[in-house]
Amino acid sequence: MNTATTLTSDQMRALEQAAISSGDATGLELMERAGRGVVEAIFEEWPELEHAFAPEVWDETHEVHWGDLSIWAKRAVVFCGPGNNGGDGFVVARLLRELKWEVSVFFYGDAERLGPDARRNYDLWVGESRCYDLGFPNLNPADADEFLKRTDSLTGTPLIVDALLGIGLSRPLEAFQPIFENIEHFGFLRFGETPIRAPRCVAIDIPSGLNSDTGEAPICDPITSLYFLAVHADLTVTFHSKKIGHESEHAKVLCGNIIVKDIGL
Ligand SMILES: NC(=O)C1=CN([C@@H]2O[C@H](COP(=O)(O)OP(=O)(O)OC[C@H]3O[C@@H](n4cnc5c(N)ncnc54)[C@H](O)[C@@H]3O)[C@@H](O)[C@H]2O)[C@H](O)CC1
Ligand SMILES: [K+]
Repeated sequence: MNTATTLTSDQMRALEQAAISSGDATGLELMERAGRGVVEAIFEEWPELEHAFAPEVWDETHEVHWGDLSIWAKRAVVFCGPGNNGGDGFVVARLLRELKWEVSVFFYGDAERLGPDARRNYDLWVGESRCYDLGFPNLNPADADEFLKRTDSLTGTPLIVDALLGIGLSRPLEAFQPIFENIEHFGFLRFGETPIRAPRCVAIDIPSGLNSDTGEAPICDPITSLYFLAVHADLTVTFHSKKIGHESEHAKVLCGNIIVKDIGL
């Protein structure tokens, strides 16, 4: 793992390609390692989540322990996008499912156009669990009520995983503003005037909407509740080395804590 320097997205892709071409690893192995690294980092950052209630226990009690926001059900919402960042998200969803978490996956993409690694992980997910369709490329949540139910309910869902876009972001995510606003307001419980960030948002590789080469994210129209047209994460888990975009002024607002995970490159 090279934590000293920061890489461009092209340099990162070249490293991944070299590892795959040399036979050191397959793309699928790299994706699995990335997903495992994200789950490891989640429990390193928030050890209390390992002791959250099983969802059925939570539902029976369903008292919101306002005094202790660390008591939550093992519930996660994962947003998966159209590329390999989304593929990482399907790995994370599957690993949390294996740990008996209740995971809701919202997919922004076309399964028929996924690369082989992401498609394999998409298939492993839908083989046993539902995947809610957000509509692609224009957002039109086919399961809109499901989406609102899972993203509006503040109690019991401690974890949001942003696997929409990684180093492949190539243009601003205008269509996503309503989703980002939902993630942002989803994340706050209000105690009087004190907004307390309740669920934790973890971005895979880089917060979606933040450009990994320029470190820029578009600034929203001032009347919206969002400042940047990007996911506002509490934790970002990136791989092998930080990218240039992790060190910018916008990144300081959007990334939260940054953990670098080795994927054997
Ligand atoms: N085996 C591997 O390659 C590994 C990759 N890792 C993860 O992969 C991503 C990079 O994946 P890539 O497919 O190149 O890019 P993205 O997933 O970030 O997205 C590309 C996808 O999205 C479309 N797109 C770009 N901008 C927009 C936009 N504004 N609106 C809509 N759609 C957009 C674009 O056309 C592509 O289809 C990397 O970040 C890692 O998370 C693993 O970590 C290691 C193994
Ligand atoms: K992301």
